[in-house]
Amino acid sequence: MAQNDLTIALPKGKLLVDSLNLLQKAGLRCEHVGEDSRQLTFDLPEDGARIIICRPTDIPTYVEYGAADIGFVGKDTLLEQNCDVAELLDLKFGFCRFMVAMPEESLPPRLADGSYDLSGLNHKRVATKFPRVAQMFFSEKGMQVTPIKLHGNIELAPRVGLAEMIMDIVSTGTTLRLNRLIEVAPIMEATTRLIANRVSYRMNYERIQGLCTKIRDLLEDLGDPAAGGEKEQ
Ligand SMILES: Nc1ncnc2c1ncn2[C@@H]1O[C@H](COP(=O)(O)OP(=O)(O)OP(=O)(O)O)[C@@H](O)[C@H]1O
Ligand SMILES: O=P(O)(O)OC[C@H]1O[C@H](OP(=O)(O)OP(=O)(O)O)[C@H](O)[C@@H]1O
Repeated sequence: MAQNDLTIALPKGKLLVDSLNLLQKAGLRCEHVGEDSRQLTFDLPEDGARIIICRPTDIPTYVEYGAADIGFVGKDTLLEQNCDVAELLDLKFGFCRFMVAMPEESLPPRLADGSYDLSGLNHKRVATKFPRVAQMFFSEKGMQVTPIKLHGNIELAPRVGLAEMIMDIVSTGTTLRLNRLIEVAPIMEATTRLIANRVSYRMNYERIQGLCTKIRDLLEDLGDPAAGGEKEQ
């Protein structure tokens, strides 16, 4: 691998195929990447690049420390990890929403405007993969909750008495429905973002911004204009 080759961190799992498709459309010869799920690094010598495959939650860490120059990551993970990276583009795929949900048999009362009254949930336990985002959401409402950090199958927690509610991402709503949970508070939407190591972005500006521009043009062609350049998180 040459010294100024670009290292690109991609998340294994749900976002991998769309991330690879976008890179391929942007001209990278990465057809073979991800074929063997145990292989974690892929050199693309003709493109002066290397792709590394990471756990989705680890992407911001690889990028912050400069082990990768750029990375693809969900905004949900980016907010929770709170790493010092530059957010360059909203890639508009991997759409999901943060929300709070509770068992259908123990819903809070409704307010006059139809929304749920969350005030009775003060000091209750919230099971989540996103304790930081959960605390931010409730503290903005002047409330305190006890986050219980889990790593998956969050919807199970209120069903077995581990927590009164969950704070999680929802996409189709199928998992909530199957576990008889009802959304009581929407929080915010999240899509996949292109992020960069701050030093790499400065040192390798033309290369990274060139790729960014190509991807932004592709997204515009697909009818989804996304703003280029660094954004505040
Ligand atoms: N049901 C979903 N629909 C759409 N996008 C989703 C959905 N679930 C997760 N995502 C998006 O995909 C990203 C990766 O999710 P994925 O399920 O592949 O990994 P993960 O299990 O959350 O990660 P890790 O293994 O590091 O805990 C999430 O951070 C989110 O941005
Ligand atoms: O609204 P839906 O389309 O049903 O998707 C929502 C589910 O997807 C995510 O879980 P994931 O599949 O990543 O599994 P996990 O519980 O192991 O994190 C999320 O945590 C929900 O459980």
